[in-house]
Amino acid sequence: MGILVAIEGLDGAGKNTIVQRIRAQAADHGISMTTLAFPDYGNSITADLAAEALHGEHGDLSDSAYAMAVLFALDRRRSAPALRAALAEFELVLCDRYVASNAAYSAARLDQGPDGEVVRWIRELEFGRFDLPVPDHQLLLGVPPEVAMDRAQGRADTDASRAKDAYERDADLQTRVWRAYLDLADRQWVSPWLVADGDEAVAAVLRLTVPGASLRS
Ligand SMILES: Nc1ncnc2c1ncn2[C@@H]1O[C@H](COP(=O)(O)OP(=O)(O)O)[C@@H](O)[C@H]1O
Ligand SMILES: Cc1cn([C@H]2C[C@H](O)[C@@H](COP(=O)(O)OP(=O)(O)O)O2)c(=O)[nH]c1=O
Repeated sequence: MGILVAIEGLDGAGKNTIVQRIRAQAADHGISMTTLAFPDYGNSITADLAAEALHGEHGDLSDSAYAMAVLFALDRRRSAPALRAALAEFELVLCDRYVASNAAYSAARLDQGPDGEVVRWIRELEFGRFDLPVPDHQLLLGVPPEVAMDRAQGRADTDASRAKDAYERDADLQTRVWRAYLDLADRQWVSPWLVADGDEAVAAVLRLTVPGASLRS
């Protein structure tokens, strides 16, 4: 049984970039690994609907934090069999965003804390009713909103397909999401968290699989 590590962070924090770096280092260390990413655009209709809603489609759908959270949760539920198969096959399974994304963004939208109603509801829906695998570890990329928003802007400027969505355009929301993530990490919500960035983040994830592993250049 492999270990499941969720990579969390703000839009533009560098989640995708760090996942690629971990993948390269894992190969060097002989660690077998695979990655999943949520939302699973292009494969999951609920993920696509959520993205479209955040780009202004589907009427008032995106006005509801709960409706958006249900779409993201159903996206993960669809992938649960693939996730279990990956855990049976690989030593390390990384998820680029997982259930804590729903907790952090929903709490931020509704101005609730980590012990609030919506975080409890997401935990019960996704880990309870949907029976999604609980992550062994959760890594919060320690990149604050100013830096993440700058990177998201840079990406939007150079890649027309990465135009910013409603969450990415909302600087106040990003700041509240950051607070929500720090609170979840502080509470060790659902499983152990670490907060790190760059080489430290890559090395920390490798060490979860191979104790004492160090980065190779
Ligand atoms: N450590 C870093 N320093 C500078 N730029 C970075 C770093 N990590 C990622 N980026 C850039 O920031 C942008 C967002 O990174 P990405 O990995 O796509 O973030 P996310 O998956 O968290 O949205 C990309 O343009 C990427 O090249
Ligand atoms: C996976 C997930 C994402 N989100 C939010 C975070 C992001 O702002 C937004 C889109 O996800 P994101 O991974 O940032 O996709 P993109 O490639 O479009 O940047 O959805 C949730 O609110 N709950 C979730 O469960």
